Amino acid sequence: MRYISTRGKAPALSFSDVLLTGLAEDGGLYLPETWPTFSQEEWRAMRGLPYPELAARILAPFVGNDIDTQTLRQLCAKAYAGFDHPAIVPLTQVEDGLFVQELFHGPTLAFKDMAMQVLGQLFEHVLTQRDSHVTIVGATSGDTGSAAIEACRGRNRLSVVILHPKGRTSEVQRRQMTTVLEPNVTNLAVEGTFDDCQDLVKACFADLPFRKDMHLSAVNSINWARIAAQIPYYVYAALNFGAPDRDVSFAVPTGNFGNILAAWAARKMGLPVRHLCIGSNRNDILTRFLNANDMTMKEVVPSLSPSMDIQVSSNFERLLFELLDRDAAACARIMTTFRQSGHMDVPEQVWEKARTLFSGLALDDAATETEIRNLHQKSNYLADPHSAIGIAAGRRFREAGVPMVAMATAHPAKFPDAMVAATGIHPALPVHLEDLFSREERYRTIPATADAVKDAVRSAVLSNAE
Ligand SMILES: Cc1ncc(COP(=O)(O)O)c(C=O)c1O
Ligand SMILES: N[C@@H](CCOP(=O)(O)O)C(=O)O
Repeated sequence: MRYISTRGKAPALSFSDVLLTGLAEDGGLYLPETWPTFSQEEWRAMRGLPYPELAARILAPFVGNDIDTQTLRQLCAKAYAGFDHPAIVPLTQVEDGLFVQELFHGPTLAFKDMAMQVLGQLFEHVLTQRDSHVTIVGATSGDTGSAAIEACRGRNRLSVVILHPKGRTSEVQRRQMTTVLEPNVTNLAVEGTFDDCQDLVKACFADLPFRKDMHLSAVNSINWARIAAQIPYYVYAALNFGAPDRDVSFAVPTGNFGNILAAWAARKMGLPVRHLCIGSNRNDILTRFLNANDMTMKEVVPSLSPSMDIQVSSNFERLLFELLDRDAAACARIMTTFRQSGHMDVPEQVWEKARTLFSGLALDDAATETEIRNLHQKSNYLADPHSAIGIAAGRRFREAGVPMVAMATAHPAKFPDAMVAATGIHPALPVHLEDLFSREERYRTIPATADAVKDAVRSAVLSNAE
């Protein structure tokens, strides 16, 4: 399998090279040159497979010849061995026709573990094969950071530098990152927003000599491997509801557009996905786009769902490229103008195409709190603020006869203040995180400048090499 850039000016790469490269050299995002598909018979044959086995089947065509099937199966088995639920992604019914798939049973209690644990295994495997080392530079609004750190900690072929927006994550989220003291881990608190952090990461990648010197790689969903590893749980849910012989819809709390893009990718592979529903918080650029073709950046407002406090949804570029029928020049033009003007001029026919499949619902903090409370009172289900937004979107757009599966993306214990305010319940952290608040923290605060990040990356790489 070869991968091409959404901006058309970077070399096509293999899966392993895309894994190690992250962002394409022309600033674009990698996508498969052609979409692999499964036949009806092949989907049916996957019903009932244990999750790790299913994940290996779905990933196999994306990985191509780079990793043999048996090794891929072993890597997936290792990736999910530490999850605390035998089903890995259990499904629960909360209302008539409305289901929740929990994606937070991994080590850091967020859906990021679903892909990041696989990436940790893939990096280790490919870097060992090549006898090589990479420096991961990542941005987080709260969850990617700890999941990446957890997947990479103590691996001597990886240095990991994570940028988080200072004071804009929950305290549990921050501590999950900053209390990991392994020498290959560096945490930077950036004086800015998540969008600033993401831009700084992209600026590091845009500096080609720096990128080469530091052997930069990415763990954000700009890295295709992240999206690929998020596809299997949509397949798992759909097969459980009778796919390919029955349609299913998904509702996803959305920020960087990675998770819902994986659902869309599953559909491209032939899974009968009827509808994709986006849940946003007050940072509602995607919902404004779907409702009124208004993709205009506004100031990022802190919310009860901090991991979705995002205005520049990186992965939208991948959808745009596809809806432009893979016209890379047009995609590059639209993206460049968006970054210059703060407004994305999406052609009317592209917007119309997007609206046939996607719908969006935005909830402010008060509505999020009400949703958490109602879910708890009426369905006895405790949803964190992100998941609650997804569930509300699912309820809004569910259709009779088509199961609507909302993705629960984080454990409620990651957001105790919001949970107490909505329900009076303070959800307990699992045993392995019980002492989180007494652990030593280590991080540095830096201004939101590319120079400050590059200096920090250089010193992280140097000290890791010592
Ligand atoms: C708990 C949680 N929910 C939802 C999201 C949004 O996911 P995405 O950025 O893939 O749209 C995130 C961040 O990625 C998150 O951490
Ligand atoms: N919500 C994310 C932001 C980064 O998104 P990613 O999927 O591109 O890694 C977070 O919690 O860090």
